[in-house]
Amino acid sequence: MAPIDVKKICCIGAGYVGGPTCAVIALKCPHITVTIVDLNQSRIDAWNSDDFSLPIYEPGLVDVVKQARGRNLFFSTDVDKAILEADLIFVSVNTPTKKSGVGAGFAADLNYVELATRRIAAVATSNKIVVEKSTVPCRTAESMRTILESNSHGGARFDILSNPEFLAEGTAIKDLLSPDRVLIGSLQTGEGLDACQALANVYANWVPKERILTVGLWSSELSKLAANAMLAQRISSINALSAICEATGANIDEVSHAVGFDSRIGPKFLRASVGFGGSCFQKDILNLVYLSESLHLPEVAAYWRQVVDMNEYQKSRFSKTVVDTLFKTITGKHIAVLGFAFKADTGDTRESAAITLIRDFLSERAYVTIYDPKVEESQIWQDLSEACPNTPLETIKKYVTIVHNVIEACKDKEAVVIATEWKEFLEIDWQTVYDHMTKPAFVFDGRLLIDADKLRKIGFKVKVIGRGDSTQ
Ligand SMILES: NC(=O)C1=CN([C@@H]2O[C@H](COP(=O)(O)OP(=O)(O)OC[C@H]3O[C@@H](n4cnc5c(N)ncnc54)[C@H](O)[C@@H]3O)[C@@H](O)[C@H]2O)C=CC1
Ligand SMILES: O=C(O)[C@H]1O[C@H](OP(=O)(O)OP(=O)(O)OC[C@H]2O[C@@H](n3ccc(=O)[nH]c3=O)[C@H](O)[C@@H]2O)[C@H](O)[C@@H](O)[C@@H]1O
Repeated sequence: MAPIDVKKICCIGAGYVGGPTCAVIALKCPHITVTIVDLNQSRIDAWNSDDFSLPIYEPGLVDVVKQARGRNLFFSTDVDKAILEADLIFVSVNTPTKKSGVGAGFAADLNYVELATRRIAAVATSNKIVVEKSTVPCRTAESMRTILESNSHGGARFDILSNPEFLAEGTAIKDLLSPDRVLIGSLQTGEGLDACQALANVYANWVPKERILTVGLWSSELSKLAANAMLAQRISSINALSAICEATGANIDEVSHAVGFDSRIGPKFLRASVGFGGSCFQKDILNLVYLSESLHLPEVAAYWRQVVDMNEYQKSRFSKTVVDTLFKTITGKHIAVLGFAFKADTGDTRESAAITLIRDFLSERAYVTIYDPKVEESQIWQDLSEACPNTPLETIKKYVTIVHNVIEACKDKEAVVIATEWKEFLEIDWQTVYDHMTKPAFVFDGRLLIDADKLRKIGFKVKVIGRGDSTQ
């Protein structure tokens, strides 16, 4: 049998991954009809909105959707119809960390993957290639196959592929248009390899063939967890070194530069920070920890666990620096927090370090004023409510103010904390900020963004992560 020629694609899950990924497939493959479906009506309405106020912010995404929507790209809540018509179905639903039951706090919650898989089994009447796009534990494809085969009807055959996504938020469109690699895992059977080739042919419309890697199913699933674990490990390593820099007077920028110059190490992903955030690093490492423990490999589990522990340490170390520097108390003091998203160029706040910092400041009964260029106010209130479960929102609102620009955020504050590396923070008029702050005026840079010497000359007391300089 030859690989099928994919003509219709359905993507279940119109989130940060399903939306941009399948929009780019539609853009690059005008001969394929791509329908992205979701149960969430308001999300689909936003994808279909006349003014392109899409549910997620990604540079370049609106242009892609403008070109393809209505041509061969469609967004819908009619999940069954899209499944029925498709030759190939991406499962791109959320896989959060389990909150209760076996593996709570570590294992991935596969409920959404299972429900989507059961829906495919219930609806499909013809052969389908089912592609795991969500990040899942190793051997999830086996469970999907069992569900599909036990519930199939009308003689439909299912081939399961793993095709994990490596895009980063903020650069999703760039990453999708020019990926380092596309990874496709399949069973090494005739049918499995044909299905793999069918998907490879879709990507080959714009991705050079040598960047399309084909491997076994389990290797593909594990490679995704491994890539995220190793990326996060680099950040925890550099953040661990930033603590040594602060204690010794070494400069983390210089250390990163010197270390990264070694071609075996490389310069990327060595930027010290207030801690990594985002929906995936912590979740995927905890998933790997759980997998290792389930496989009776406690030393392996402990090794990866430490990457998350170091990240928690980095956040609490930063909060403590703020308290200690502000004369060991921030009770009743006013602090501006610049940035709430987990990184620049996204409105996503999942696991953002800013949330932990603000929670810590509120526990000391400080007043916090937040400015972020992209995060919605409602999202900030929701995140702070979840972070402080024992504090009613009305109480949180007495201590927290959300404003719309940097100057307003910093006015009459004792301290400014930089939590996200938004480009516009590079352009801040620090003299004006200083003139309007309570003195002594402190700046705490958790993102290596500011010119500390320049700010000190203005009169600020400055603390930068990974720099040993005093506040003088
Ligand atoms: N956010 C990111 O940058 C990346 C995420 N991933 C992985 O991709 C997967 C998806 O992540 P996101 O897109 O960020 O999640 P998300 O939460 O933004 O989107 C998931 C969507 O799936 C929908 N959904 C859930 N169950 C459904 C069902 N049965 N039928 C129809 N729709 C359903 C939800 O309503 C939601 O809109 C996760 O496994 C994540 O680990 C992988 C690479 C990057
Ligand atoms: O599986 C996923 O969800 C994705 O997770 C990350 O992407 P993302 O979380 O969107 O963004 P990153 O650029 O990796 O940043 C993650 C966090 O690390 C922080 N970071 C990053 C790099 C660095 O040098 N230092 C640092 O503190 C960022 O500020 C951010 O809080 C990976 O980079 C993607 O390859 C992967 O597909």
